[in-house]
Amino acid sequence: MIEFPKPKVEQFFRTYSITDFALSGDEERLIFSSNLNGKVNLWAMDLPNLFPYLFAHRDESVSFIKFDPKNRYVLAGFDKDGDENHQIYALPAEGGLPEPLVTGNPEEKYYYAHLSEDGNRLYYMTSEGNPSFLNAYVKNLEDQSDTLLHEGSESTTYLESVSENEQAFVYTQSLANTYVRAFVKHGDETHYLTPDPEKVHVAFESAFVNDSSIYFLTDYDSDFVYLAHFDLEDKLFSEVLKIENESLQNLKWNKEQNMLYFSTEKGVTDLLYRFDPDSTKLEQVSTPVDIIDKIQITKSGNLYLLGTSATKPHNIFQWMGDSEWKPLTDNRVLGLSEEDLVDPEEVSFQSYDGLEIEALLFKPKPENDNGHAIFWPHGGPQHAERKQFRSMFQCFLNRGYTIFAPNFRGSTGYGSSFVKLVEQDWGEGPRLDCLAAINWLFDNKLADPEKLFLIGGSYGGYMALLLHGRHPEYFKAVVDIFGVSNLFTFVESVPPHWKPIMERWLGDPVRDKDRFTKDSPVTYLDGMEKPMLVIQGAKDPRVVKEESDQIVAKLKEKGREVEYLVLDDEGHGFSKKENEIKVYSAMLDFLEKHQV
Ligand SMILES: CC(=O)N[C@@H](C)C(=O)N[C@@H](C)C(=O)O
Repeated sequence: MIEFPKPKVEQFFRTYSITDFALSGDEERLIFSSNLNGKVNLWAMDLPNLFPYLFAHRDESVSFIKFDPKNRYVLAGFDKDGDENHQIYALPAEGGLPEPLVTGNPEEKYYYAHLSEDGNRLYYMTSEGNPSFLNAYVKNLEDQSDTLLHEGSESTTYLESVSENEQAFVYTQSLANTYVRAFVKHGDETHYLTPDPEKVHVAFESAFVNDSSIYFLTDYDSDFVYLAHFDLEDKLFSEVLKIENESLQNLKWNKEQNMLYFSTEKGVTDLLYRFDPDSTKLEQVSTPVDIIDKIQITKSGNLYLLGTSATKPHNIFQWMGDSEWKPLTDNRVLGLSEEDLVDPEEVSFQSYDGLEIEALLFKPKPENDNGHAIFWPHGGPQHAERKQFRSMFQCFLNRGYTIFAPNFRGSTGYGSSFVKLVEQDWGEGPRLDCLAAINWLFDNKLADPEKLFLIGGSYGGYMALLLHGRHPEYFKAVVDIFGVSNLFTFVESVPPHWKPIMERWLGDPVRDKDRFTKDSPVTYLDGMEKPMLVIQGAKDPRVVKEESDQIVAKLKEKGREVEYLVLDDEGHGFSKKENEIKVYSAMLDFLEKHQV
């Protein structure tokens, strides 16, 4: 019979992403954002028909999708080449070309916050006039007038939820990723949702169940995020539901069923629950994926979910009660089944100070194993490597590389005190966790000390640079994807709305000069003796191009072997298929070249 070759690299990259979705109120139309035609656009399906058609064409990343409750229009947010300056556009009900609705200076941001029940008033936040703290406005869509609702102060302020009568508003103020306080404004009155706003905690994802009753998520006086309640009439805060060692997220209220839905983050996976606040009955809902990105509950009580697993690319599923989850999309890896892909093992090891660290270990199939391993510190740093699909990982695995991804201190999913361990300590504790991880790999014969590569993106790129500079003996070659190279320049160049969190997150460049010097990769240029590939999006607003430019220039001055790949139309990630293919192919070639 006809013989076919082994899967080619191209097949792994011909997997498309689905980044967001929304269902119309009547559940007749599903719109989702995807790079199905190579760049991100909006696609739609008129259910139960599952063949997608192009709904809106803009070729740019999408920040939100929202249906008018009366199906007269659709709203969506787009940025430009990954610059994260999201602006709000409107589309006719039948789709077409997005028309600017809340846009202005291309350097400004306009974030969607809420749409009134009648679809006539749009609430949004903007950096215009208040770049660090943001202002909240309401736009009357009938006469297009804008009214200022709230001027952000003290720290970055987001409008989170609006009561049904549009008289009460919940805002969050971010002082750090681990310090977000929420307050409700009602007329002239303002009340924090938690008892002591000066205590470090997070409070977010609020939902009004009536005009004075607010459910929200918080870790106030707790290591994990739980469900809490604030009563606007008697100004009372109460704890409602805690789940041991799980942090709640994605809170949604379904008025018709009187039911709260949420997912929880537990280490490297997510779980889904529904909770009846009256009977306090909690029910776990099994899901077809390990990672839940978004849920939407419709008036009829049907549940829609966007999610992924290590061997399943992003797909959208429908759950109509007791029956099975029905996949609405069939996003796959070209010509490969789940069995051809690798599910990671969850392992743990003790770090230098006894702290338990969880990690994902991806082993290539024995017939593919090339004896080399890749060490992958994740980005964030207050994020985690979880069981999500990464075409890059599956491609490396198919080429025979083992991949090890530790959730070093500072990672999410293990409680708030673990997340805080990276604050004002970017380069010591997490770096020593990475070293402990590498030694554990060697001790357990999971990697060969002569055959280890180092790859990381963003904070992971920073860690790759730092490990390279300080411990070059461990690695054959290093790939840095938009990594921070110099903490002094990074702290000055982050987007204005990040400025309020920099002190707690990273520290102060004057007060902490010695630590910034010690923890900046540029301090260790002498050590960076192994071949390097540096990849950078020119429009990256988070880790700006100057971070990569300076390390590349300094290494070149020293005559080191550095390849530099700049993507002119990308930001902090690769949203365009051809760019993704270019980047991952360059990485594969680089690794192959340095195997010997
Ligand atoms: C403010 C914050 O935590 N931002 C992160 C999501 C982020 O983008 N961090 C960069 C540095 C990264 O590592 O991805």
